[in-house]
Parts: sequence; C-alpha cells; structure tokens
Amino acid sequence: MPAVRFQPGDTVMGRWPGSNLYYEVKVLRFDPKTQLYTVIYKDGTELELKDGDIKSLTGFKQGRSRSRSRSRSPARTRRSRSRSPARTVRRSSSRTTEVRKEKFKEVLEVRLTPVMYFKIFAHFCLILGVLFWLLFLPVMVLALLILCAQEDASLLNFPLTPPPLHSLWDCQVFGIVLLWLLFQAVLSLLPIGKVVEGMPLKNGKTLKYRINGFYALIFSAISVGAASYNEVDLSYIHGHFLQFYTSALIISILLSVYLFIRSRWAAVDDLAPAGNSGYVFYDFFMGRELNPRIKDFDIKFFCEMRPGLIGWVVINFAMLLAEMKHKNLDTPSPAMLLVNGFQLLWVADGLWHEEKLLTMMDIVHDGFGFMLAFGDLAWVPFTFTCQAYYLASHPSDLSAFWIVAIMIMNVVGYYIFRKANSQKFAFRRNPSDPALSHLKTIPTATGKSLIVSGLWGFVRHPNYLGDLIMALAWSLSCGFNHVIPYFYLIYLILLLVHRNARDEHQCRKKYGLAWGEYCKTVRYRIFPGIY
Ligand SMILES: NC(=O)c1ccc[n+]([C@@H]2O[C@H](COP(=O)([O-])OP(=O)(O)OC[C@H]3O[C@@H](n4cnc5c(N)ncnc54)[C@H](OP(=O)(O)O)[C@@H]3O)[C@@H](O)[C@H]2O)c1
Ligand SMILES: CC(C)CCC[C@@H](C)[C@H]1CC[C@H]2C3=C(CC[C@]12C)[C@@]1(C)CC[C@H](O)C(C)(C)[C@@H]1CC3
Repeated sequence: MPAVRFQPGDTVMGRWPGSNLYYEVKVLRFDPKTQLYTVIYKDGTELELKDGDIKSLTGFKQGRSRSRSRSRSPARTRRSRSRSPARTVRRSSSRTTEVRKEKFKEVLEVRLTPVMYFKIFAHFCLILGVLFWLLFLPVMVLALLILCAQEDASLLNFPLTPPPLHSLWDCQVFGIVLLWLLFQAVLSLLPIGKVVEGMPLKNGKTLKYRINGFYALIFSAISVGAASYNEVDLSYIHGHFLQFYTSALIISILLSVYLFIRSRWAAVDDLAPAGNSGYVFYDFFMGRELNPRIKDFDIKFFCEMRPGLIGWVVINFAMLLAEMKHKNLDTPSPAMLLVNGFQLLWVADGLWHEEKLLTMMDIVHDGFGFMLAFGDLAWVPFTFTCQAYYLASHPSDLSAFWIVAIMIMNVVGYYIFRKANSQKFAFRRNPSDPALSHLKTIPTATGKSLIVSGLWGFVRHPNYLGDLIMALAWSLSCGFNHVIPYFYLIYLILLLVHRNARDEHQCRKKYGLAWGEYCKTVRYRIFPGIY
C-alpha cells in the first residue's frame, strides 16, 4: 500500500476534476479504504481526490515554471470544465454558503472587466465556429459530390437542387460499408508484421502497435481483383456514390458519439491536451480521448491508416471501371490512369511507412473525435477520390507533352516529399548516422538539433512542398475545364498552411532561440520566395 503523502491541514495543489488545472487546497482527511483525500478549495468546495491528482506546493511551483495556466481561481473557470464521475462533490455547511457568497461577489466583479467580456465572447464564437464546422463539413462534401457528377460541373451551377433525402440511403450500401470496415479491422488484427512501441504517453507508458498496413493493402488489392475477375461489378460504387457517402457519414457520427460517451470513463492521463474544455460541442468535435482502444485494437490508428486510405484506392479503381463502362472504352483514359497510379503510389507509400505516423501530431497530440472520425472515414475516401469521380464522367484529353510534364512533376514532388520525411525520421532516430553526416545542424537547448541544409535548408517544410507539388500534378491531370478537380489541392494548401502555423508555434515553444535562428537561416516556410 503506498505511503500517505499528505496530512490533514497540509496546503497542497489539487487538480480540478476533469481538467488539467490545479488550485491551492487544504487536505481535510485521508480515507485508507478508498485511498482518497478529502480536500477543501478556497471557495469552500469539498472534493475527494486521488493521490495522483495532488501535488505538493514545492513540486508544483517547479512544474509551474513550465506551465503558466494553472493559477486562476476555480470559480472563475469552473464553467469550462467537466466533472469526473470518479469523484464526488460535497458542499453543505452554512460556512461554505457564506464563503461562496463572498466568492460569487468577487467573481461578478472580475467578470465585469472588459477582458472577461472578451473571453466570454471568444468562447461563444468558439462554440458557434464548431457548430458551423459540424454542419458545414458533411454538407460541403455532399455538394462537392453532386457537383462532380453533373454534366456541367461548374461552380456557377450553385445553388444545387438537393436530391430527395430517401435517395441518399440504401441498406445494401450501408451493409457493404460495414463489411469493408470489418474486413479492414480483421486484416489489422492479423498477427503479421512487426509490433512497435508508440511515443511515450503523459504517464511515461508506451502503447504497442502492429504495423501491417502494407500487407492489408496487398490483401485488399487481391480481394478486389478477385471480385472483379469474378464479375462483381465494381462500377456499382460509382452509381451509388452518394449512398456510400451517406453510410460513411452516419458511421462516423455514430463512432464519434461512442467515442464521446466512452471518454467519460477515461482516466485523466488518457485524455488529449485539446478537446477537454468542458464545452460539449467543442470536445465532441476535437475528441477527448487521445488513444481510444478496445483491448489492443487502437481505433484512431486503425481509422487514420486503413478503411479510408485503402478505400480511396479501391474507389479510384471503381471509377476507372465506371469510366470504361460508361464511355465504352477498351482501356481507361490516360488521365484516369495517371490519377489512379499517382494516388496508389501515395497511399502505398503511406502504408509502407506506417510506423512513422506514430510520431505525428495526429497520433501524439490530437484527440479522436468527430473531426478525425469524419475526416478518416468520410472526408478522405469521398473528397480525395474527387478527381477520379470527376474523370469518370468528364473527359480530359491530355497531349503526350502534358502527360510527360505531369509525370515529371509527380516524380519531383514525390522525391522531395519522401526524401524530406525519411531524412528527418532517420535524423531523429540517430543524429550521428554516418549517412547524414553531410547535413549542417543547429543545436537546441533540448539536446535535439535542427537540420539546416539540404531540403530542410531550402524551406522549413520541404515535405509539405513535395506533397503540394504532387497534388498539383493530380489536379492538372483533369485539365482546366472546371475548378472541382482542384478541390484537393485547395484543401491541402489550407490544411498545410494551418498545420505549419501550429507546428511552428510548438517548435518556437520547444526550441526558443534556436528556432528563431533556424527561421533566420531558412527564411521561407513552404514556398521558396513566397511564403
Ligand atoms: N495529404 C494530407 O491530407 C496531409 C495532411 C497533413 C500532412 N500530410 C503530410 O504528412 C507529412 C508529415 O507532416 P507533419 O505535419 O507531421 O509534419 P512534419 O514536417 O513531418 O513534422 C514537423 C516536426 O518535424 C521536426 N522538425 C521541424 N523542422 C526540423 C528540422 N529542420 N530538422 C529536424 N526536425 C525538424 C519538429 O519536430 P521534433 O523536432 O520534435 O522532431 C516538427 O515539429 C508531410 O509530408 C505532409 O505533407 C499530408
Ligand atoms: C476538414 C477535415 C475533416 C480534415 C480532416 C483531416 C484528416 C482526415 C487528415 C489530416 C492529416 C491527414 C494525414 C493522413 C490522412 C488524412 C489526415 C488524417 C495521413 C495519415 C495519410 C497517410 C500519409 O502517408 C500520411 C502519414 C503522410 C498522412 C498524414 C496526414
């Protein structure tokens, strides 16, 4: 049994339930049976806290120099936090009521400052913003798909006539999507491929992941090929594309609700840094739990890499067959072949390097909520396929010159993307790797260094640049008749510019002056000479 660290009367720092905020509290007693401390906050609130939620004043002050957000009064920020079911709140005595009245007066006085008005306004905007994205994203994908299928796929055709609701639903399609998810889940659980450890979590532990994405791609390709060979008509996907989207959307909503509900029972250490504000819609959108798992099955890792990504290439193939069928072609058009080939390469590359995803912010930092569930299961397979969907019903006659130019562009983009990602990964794993000894570096106070030559000395995010060059090649394959095939490129520019800002903010915090020096040496973020 662990020793009792604190005695009645000790002043310590207690975590406010469901948040990462600590306040000064007094220990009232310790219950050896439940192993809980009863503590009293300055506003008279009595709570029972676990040992792990209490820090000594000295220990906390040392930690606080790292995190400055924890010294406010709980009464001022209580509305933004949720309560943990594991703990009980007791407020009873008249003394408590008196203290609370006093505190309420103080709170009102504080709230009436312009800063507090601004904060309330900012929170209000945040909730409105999240509600907007929750409704807007699914509708936008639907609009994109409707537009893509129209003979004249011009944006000028807005507003679109929405299809009748019942036409968006098909039980059989829903069943196929469920089967696809199940098939991919079974493949991911097969005892093939190595098992690796993820990055250390807040509590110092690591999770294990089975890396077999590339095998899953091969298995899926063989299964789809066999189905097609046995005259299963894959162009059915093209004919029922809206219904497929609706099914994926419904599943992503159900999954997000499940994730949100189960997060109520998650331990504090399992929660993501963002997504635990106490605002229901915001937390639902961002995701509360960092790595939700059912036994060893990691739901986030699975969704990020499997059903959507592999689904993307299967849908592309279905569009290729649909193009041949509808246009009575013996072979697919060159544009369709380019799009299929380029995107298959991108997906295969991602699955080949699946392990690297474990170090990315999506896995290490972001919670798994509606944004990623919808993103992985609906956004990726139904917007990333938009070029193939477009080509299935719109011609793009490419001259031999264009075909070669586009292929060169994709090769250049892929080279930059792969080389930059692999170089950084190898350098992080072993900075003294002899193969990287030619690279110039800047040391940082954390002990890690930053590469400042080669691709990482050209721009600060060469991997983003490579990705964008490839996206441009994919879009150019569809010609210049409509802007719709450029949707992916526009999305990627916005996403990567935002991601770059987020990443640079983190790096500035992590590396301080060294990051400043890196930015001075390598002036442009993504586009040389422009941004
Ligand atoms: N198609 C899509 O939808 C999509 C969306 C997002 C991302 N992506 C792709 O995913 C790939 C990974 O992107 P990511 O967003 O995870 O960012 P990333 O560029 O792979 O990682 C950024 C991190 O790299 C390290 N770093 C930065 N500059 C460095 C330098 N000069 N030397 C050494 N290390 C340095 C820093 O972390 P540490 O110092 O802590 O190691 C930084 O936080 C990219 O190729 C991107 O294009 C694709
Ligand atoms: C508007 C939204 C709903 C946006 C949703 C975005 C996410 C679906 C993407 C954000 C980062 C993306 C990403 C991959 C998949 C899609 C995202 C999660 C990725 C895992 C695909 C495989 C690649 O090789 C990759 C590892 C580079 C890539 C990383 C980023």
